[in-house]
Amino acid sequence: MRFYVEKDYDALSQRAANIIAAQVISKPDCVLGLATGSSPVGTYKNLVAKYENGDLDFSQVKTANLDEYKGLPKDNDQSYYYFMHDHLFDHVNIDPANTNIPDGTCEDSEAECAHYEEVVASLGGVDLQLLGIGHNGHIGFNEPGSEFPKATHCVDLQPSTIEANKRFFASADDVPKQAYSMGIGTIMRAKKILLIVSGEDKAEAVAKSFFGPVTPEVPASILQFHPDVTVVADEAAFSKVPR
Ligand SMILES: O=P(O)(O)OC[C@H]1O[C@](O)(CO)[C@@H](O)[C@@H]1O
Repeated sequence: MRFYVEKDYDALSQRAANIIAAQVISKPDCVLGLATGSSPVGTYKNLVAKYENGDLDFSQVKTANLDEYKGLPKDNDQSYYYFMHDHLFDHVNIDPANTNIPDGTCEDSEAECAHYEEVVASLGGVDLQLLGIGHNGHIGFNEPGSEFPKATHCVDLQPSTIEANKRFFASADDVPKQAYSMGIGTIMRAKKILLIVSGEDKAEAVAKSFFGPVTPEVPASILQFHPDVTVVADEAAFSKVPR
């Protein structure tokens, strides 16, 4: 595992965008695994700026997103489909046909999860997977549990995740109770993983995930077993790491 500890959110966003840019430049037809939430907003902003400066070309890039709320249509401004278009896809020359996100409107969970797992496999493997991390150590929407979920699945969101994400909705009652998420197995098959994390409120999750035992109770801890993980944190998120 490689750690970059940056001064603040802006610096970590620049670092993360540079790592993604290096991937796109070295392999223009790469497959990027993408994340949502507040963590990657600055990273996407930096990538858009690089594109606008003529430094990046997304025309051959393919993407697969980690997760989507079940029940939210694409035009709901809290859907991850909407988020990705708002923060990245609508601002760069990516071909929308090359972007993939689980379909939150599909009511048949089993069918949608099996289909999405096939979609990701058909891309030939994710070259670089971007991840955020939840306060409870979740990655994608893989919540703490008794085992690591292997494939794309339908998740019952934990009360703590609903609480954390209610800031984007009118109230906690409006936060969907379920989501489709790549499994830990899907995530672990990516060739490279880039996890970004900011803020003191995530410091305990960072310490437990990367410096504690590997356990499904802390889903991100599995990343200790991946051969190519880069963690880009700010100082606040790294403040509880044992030194
Ligand atoms: O970046 P945030 O908003 O703190 O979210 C952290 C994680 O939580 C999720 O948004 C899901 O709750 C993930 O997609 C994200 O990686």
